[in-house]
Amino acid sequence: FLFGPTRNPRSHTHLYQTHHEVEDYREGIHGSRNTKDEGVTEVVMKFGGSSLADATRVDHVANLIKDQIQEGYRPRAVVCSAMGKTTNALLAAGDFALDGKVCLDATRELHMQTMDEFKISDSTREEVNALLKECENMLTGVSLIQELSPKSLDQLVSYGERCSVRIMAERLNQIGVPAKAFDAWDVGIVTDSDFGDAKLLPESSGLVRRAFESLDPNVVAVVTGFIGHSPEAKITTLGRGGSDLTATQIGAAMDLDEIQCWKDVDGILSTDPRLVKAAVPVKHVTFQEASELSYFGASVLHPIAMQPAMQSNVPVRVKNSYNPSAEGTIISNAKTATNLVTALTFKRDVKVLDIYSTKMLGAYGFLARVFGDFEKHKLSVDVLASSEVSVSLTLDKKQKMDSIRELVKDMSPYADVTLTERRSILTLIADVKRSSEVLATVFQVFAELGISVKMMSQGASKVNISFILRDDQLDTAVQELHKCFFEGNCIVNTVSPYVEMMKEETV
Ligand SMILES: Nc1ncnc2c1ncn2[C@@H]1O[C@H](COP(=O)(O)OP(=O)(O)O)[C@@H](O)[C@H]1O
Ligand SMILES: N[C@@H](CC(=O)OP(=O)(O)O)C(=O)O
Repeated sequence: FLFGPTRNPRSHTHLYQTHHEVEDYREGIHGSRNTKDEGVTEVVMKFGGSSLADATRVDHVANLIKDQIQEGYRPRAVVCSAMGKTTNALLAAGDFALDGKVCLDATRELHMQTMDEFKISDSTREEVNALLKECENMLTGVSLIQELSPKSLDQLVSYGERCSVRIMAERLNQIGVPAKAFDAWDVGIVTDSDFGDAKLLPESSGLVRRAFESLDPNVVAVVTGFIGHSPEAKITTLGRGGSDLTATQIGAAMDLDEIQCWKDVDGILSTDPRLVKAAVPVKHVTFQEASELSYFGASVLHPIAMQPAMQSNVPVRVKNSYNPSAEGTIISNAKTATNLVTALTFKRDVKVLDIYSTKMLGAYGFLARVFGDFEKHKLSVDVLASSEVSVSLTLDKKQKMDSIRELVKDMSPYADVTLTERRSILTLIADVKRSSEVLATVFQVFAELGISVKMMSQGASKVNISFILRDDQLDTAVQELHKCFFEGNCIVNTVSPYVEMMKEETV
């Protein structure tokens, strides 16, 4: 009973439910993969702040890593985010410093308590103390010069991850797992200089590979997520939630067998569990579906994180560190889902711009001018629908209002523009080949609820259908559609085969 590259059957009993699935997985994903060491599954494991809330959780994660090793996995890297809500606390400390108050108490206390609990060695304690002291000095500097640039902000938040990896590496060593802490730049993570939202440079892949070649594969490299170095060796961050991207970059660069992102939920769920308690885990999604889910609002994964994994075809598994025996979600190139809808996602508080051409421009001349102006103001669009003489599009809350005003001014010689606020994007991740079935249900539900759709769009990716609604109607729309597509309890009579199937199963 041999499973893939791992010879320990126990290791996969909770990962794959059936033999058939194992075969799919091997054929679809591992078929052409070179296994580096017969009998070992090489992985990168990523743990977010939700998995590292306090000493108890750090200890739990360290033991989970040890268990995984005993089950036949070899974690070449463990990528850690900052503990708990440390990144938010550091951002708040930065704001306080601008108001003249320097306070790092909550962050210091969390790390001190954790180190006390583990009776951390003097050398690690000194290292973490030195980092926290440096952070505090920085806050004093901010309070004095009353300035906190995006560059300084990235350095400020970096202390969270730099502290957490040192504590995690020591805890692993204490429980008998050889480990060493690394700052991301020491294992080749280099980015551009777009502070706050830096992009990985293509040379990162080669640098990561080379860095790991010189490391002992039996010593776990505990690496800071989220942060990197710009070409001038300044600290950058990859955007909120960026540790997922660090993990996929490492896994892809080293062509590992699997990238594991450990969270506080049983995988990618059918929708945000904070809005729908009945949200259920989705067993499998494609890279493209996972990317669209994140772009359109699901905070479970960083929007760009799928790119390295997709390019290298390394599967990503989303698992629950609070419930490791749950199967989780596998993200790969292989499409196996049969549900009409894979998941529902949403983005609140978006603006809609309706742009009508006032000049006799051909469609291409009009669109070229519109997009030229968006580029000029660095405004990024989410959803778009157009005709020969008009285009409607959405801008999320990250887009700056000043830039939007300037854009509207620049367009005034050739277009009338209306701006509507307080709208939401509701996106269905679904196979658009079956869009008639999906749309039939959606529009019946919306008609029943009195919800009017301001705009809709079917993405070129062929996996998403988006609707623009009023903000105040979003929650009900998501809850009712979830009932139809996942709970077999729709407020309208639908022709959905999925609902029919659910009914039959209940009988
Ligand atoms: N479709 C979804 N599936 C799973 N989780 C989701 C989804 N949409 C939103 N979430 C939220 O994402 C959270 C996990 O992401 P995050 O807090 O960033 O994890 P971590 O810090 O461990 O990386 C969950 O606790 C859940 O509330
Ligand atoms: N600590 C960073 C990076 C990160 O990825 O965090 P998490 O994995 O907890 O979402 C943040 O809070 O954005």
